[in-house]
Amino acid sequence: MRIAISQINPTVGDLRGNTKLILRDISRAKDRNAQIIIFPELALIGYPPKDLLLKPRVIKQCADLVEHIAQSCTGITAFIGYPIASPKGAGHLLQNAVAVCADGQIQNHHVKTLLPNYDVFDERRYFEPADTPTLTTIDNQNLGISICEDLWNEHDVFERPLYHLNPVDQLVDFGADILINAAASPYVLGKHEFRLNLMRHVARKHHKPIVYCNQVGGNDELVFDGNSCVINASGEIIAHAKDFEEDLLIADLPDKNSENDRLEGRIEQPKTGLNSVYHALTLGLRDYVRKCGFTKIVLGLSGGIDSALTCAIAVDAIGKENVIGIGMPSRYSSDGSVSDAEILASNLGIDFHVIPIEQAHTALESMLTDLFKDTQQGVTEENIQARIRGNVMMSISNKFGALLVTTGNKSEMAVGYCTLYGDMCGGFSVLCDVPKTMVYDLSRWINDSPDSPLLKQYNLPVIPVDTITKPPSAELRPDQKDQDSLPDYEILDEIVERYVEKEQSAAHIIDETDFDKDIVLRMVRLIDLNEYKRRQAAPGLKITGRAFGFGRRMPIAQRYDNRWSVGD
Ligand SMILES: Nc1ncnc2c1ncn2[C@@H]1O[C@H](COP(=O)(O)OP(=O)(O)OC[C@H]2O[C@@H]([n+]3cccc(C(=O)O)c3)[C@H](O)[C@@H]2O)[C@@H](O)[C@H]1O
Ligand SMILES: Nc1ncnc2c1ncn2[C@@H]1O[C@H](COP(=O)(O)OP(=O)(O)OP(=O)(O)O)[C@@H](O)[C@H]1O
Ligand SMILES: NC(=O)CC[C@H](N)C(=O)O
Repeated sequence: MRIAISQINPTVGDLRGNTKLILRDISRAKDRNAQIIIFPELALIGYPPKDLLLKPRVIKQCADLVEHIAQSCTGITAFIGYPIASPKGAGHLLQNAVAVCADGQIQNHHVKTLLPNYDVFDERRYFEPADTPTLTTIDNQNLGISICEDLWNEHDVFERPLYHLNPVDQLVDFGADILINAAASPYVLGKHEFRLNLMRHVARKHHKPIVYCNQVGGNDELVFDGNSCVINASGEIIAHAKDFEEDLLIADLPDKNSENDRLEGRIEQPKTGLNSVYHALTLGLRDYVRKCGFTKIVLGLSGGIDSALTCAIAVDAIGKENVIGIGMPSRYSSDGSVSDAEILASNLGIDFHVIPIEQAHTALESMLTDLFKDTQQGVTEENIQARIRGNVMMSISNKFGALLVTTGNKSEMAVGYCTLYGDMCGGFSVLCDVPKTMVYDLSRWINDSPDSPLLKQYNLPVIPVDTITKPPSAELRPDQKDQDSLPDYEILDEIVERYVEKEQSAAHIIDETDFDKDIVLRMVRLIDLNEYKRRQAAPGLKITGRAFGFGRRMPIAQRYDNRWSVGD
């Protein structure tokens, strides 16, 4: 059986645009004589559609469009993901379905059984589960259709399986010859390796091939990596699509009675490690800019590493001619601040302007002199500079219609080492889920790795060496260094990983590491306290298992006492 896997990049809510992508690939698959074509989960509306699903007309519009698409399904069967009204008639609930379209019409539907409701997933807000998964028979082959999470309940693979049901086991019990999974599985560092192991395990367990079709592209905070593939009944990869771009993968699966289990397909190598993080960030930023209708990005270049890395990614994402860098030295800026920013801008070939902030700084200080006369100088005065820069940057964004990209990383967003309405100004954040230690690793990778697209394009290390080697500093007072206020980033990042990503308690972290107890307690306290800043921060890309944002919903006004279990 010849199968086409359509790894499209839908825009959430763009029903007409997504219909065009679906029709385009049906036509291409027909040209390649495919008998069936699979699309990702909820392909028609794009994943995750969130509360667009609650709009009264959306479900009817989706239904009409799938009927329209079905008219093109002659000589091919298409499996198209979209939301349907629940036939159970319970309240307003919907179902997450796949339509089987053949002979010019919708033949039947398959419905998702396991609805993820953890981390960034919120499917029980909208959907009712299927009672049982179902088969479709084509050319005497039973196709067992599952939808994304339906595949993710293998008791031998997960430490803590979440559900009692296993829809894939059920499909095999019902007589499935081929397992098909329509997915929208967002990128997390290392996740595709895990996915492949999961699928290979399931294929071997049942001795059935698996066809996996994943969405690709960035939608707000989430980046879908694609990486669609076909695994044969022995658990070998026999076809693998590209990652981080659209693809139409064609694979021939053996007839169920055939001895030959090694059939064709193109096999692309998935990117791993820093290479995959870099591509996730680039695609995520490019799609955010494109899908929101921007063409240009503006950002402040301080000569530091966060703005340098963000700028390099922006150039790869949308092209050097569309990125504007602004240097805004103050009386405390080091010489390197402007010169390192200049070198970066010239290496990348972007527009760079210098707007010193001294005049505004002096003016604001004198405006506040009377009111502040009996007070101590401190953070308030430091933050004024960051806020002037925020103002300048928003003015440039307004004037030229360029998206202001913020540069804060996960470590500083964790502990609130950033100024509200200052350097936090901006519409989208590239690094908010990238710990500072990984900011360094990615910058070195961009400069040195043979896989680095920017090294290939420019044939030189684009990020100035000085930017990577100088100690990090906010430069808001003379000789300020990040490490005056924070522990070394190796320590901070491990605390953040344990406390935020792994949900370890302060006591657990203190027990398992040799970190100073007071530092651990101070950092977890700062992480809790600074929820208010993160709630007002720009949205940004998720690359770890637990990002700040809608996958980690913490109260702001709360008094959970981390010292309690530590015994203080
Ligand atoms: N629970 C709550 N809900 C809502 N708002 C709350 C709040 N708690 C405080 N606030 C407000 O937040 C204000 C304090 O926050 P904010 O004004 O940001 O100021 P703050 O956090 O006190 O200071 C910013 C810190 O970040 C450092 N920084 C700034 C800029 C860049 C970098 C860098 O290296 O990248 C580092 C800077 O050196 C300083 O240590 C308070 O004045 C109060 O108005
Ligand atoms: N002198 C400056 N000129 C232009 N932009 C600046 C300047 N100082 C700060 N910014 C902007 O504010 C952001 C936060 O700056 P800051 O230097 O305080 O922190 P940082 O975390 O060390 O970042 P970076 O590593 O980019 O310097 C910078 O990334 C930059 O976008
Ligand atoms: N859309 C989904 O069901 C996604 C859930 C799944 N476990 C994943 O991330 O791959």
